[in-house]
Amino acid sequence: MFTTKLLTLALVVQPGRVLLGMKKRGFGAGKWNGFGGKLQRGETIEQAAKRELLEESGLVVDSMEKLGNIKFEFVGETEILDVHIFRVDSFEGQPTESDEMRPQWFDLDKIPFGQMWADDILWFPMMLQRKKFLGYFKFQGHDLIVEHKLEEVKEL
Ligand SMILES: CCc1c(NC2CC2)nc(N)nc1N1CCCCC1
Repeated sequence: MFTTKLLTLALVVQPGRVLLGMKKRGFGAGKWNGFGGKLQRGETIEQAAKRELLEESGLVVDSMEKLGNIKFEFVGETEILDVHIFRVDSFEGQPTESDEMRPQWFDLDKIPFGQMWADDILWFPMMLQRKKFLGYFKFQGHDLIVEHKLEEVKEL
């Protein structure tokens, strides 16, 4: 019996660079990642993505597009993490460090995949090319992908 947890992940992209945050505590601490987290009661996925970006980076979304959906399973655990991935191309504000995240811009040829979740190097190129994608990743622990599927789709 699997349960599903909905999560959001927002990547802020400007010409030639992407904003990532160094996660300072909790799940994924020590990794660079986009900005996101869990939905609150009564929130849509889009509302949660915008709220999490604001809370974690200080940025207010002007335009955002849903590009991906990846389901993550961890061997031996019964909770599926259902991550909805958004690309933000326009925003207001300056990236600001929060309790959760220390934001930093990275040139697209210097993305620190070695300090990110192991799945990112596989789907980031699709997100950067604005391709829509569906994925499934099975992890053994937090670092080893034992199985995965990733496909471009026309509609999410
Ligand atoms: C679901 C975990 C995860 C991930 N893969 C992990 C090996 C399963 N990759 C990336 N980039 N973000 C992830 N989260 C985005 C939503 C907030 C929590 C972290």
